[in-house]
Amino acid sequence: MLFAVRMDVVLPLDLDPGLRDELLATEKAYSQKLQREGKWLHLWRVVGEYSNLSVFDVSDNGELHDLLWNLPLFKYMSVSVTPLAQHPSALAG
Ligand SMILES: O=C(O)C[C@H]1C=CC(=O)O1
Repeated sequence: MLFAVRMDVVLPLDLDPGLRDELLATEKAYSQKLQREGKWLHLWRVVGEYSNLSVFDVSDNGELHDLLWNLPLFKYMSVSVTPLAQHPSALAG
């Protein structure tokens, strides 16, 4: 199942710089692991915002929920999820 996911990140201004660096490094490693596993298909920066648009390929809603819940930055994010289906006019599927 494919899902488009938008993540908007807001880090507290007073977040300890060491903790911030550690969080970002852990987030990067986690996201790259999921990309290597073929679960996180696309990861795009939204221009001018601390946000990304992503596409996930997972087995069901529960797997997506768990992947997102375990994002190291999850508590600093707003997440919106859009389930995707094949478009009948699409050349590639
Ligand atoms: O930077 C972001 O958009 C947040 C998050 C998503 C992947 C990652 O490495 O960080």
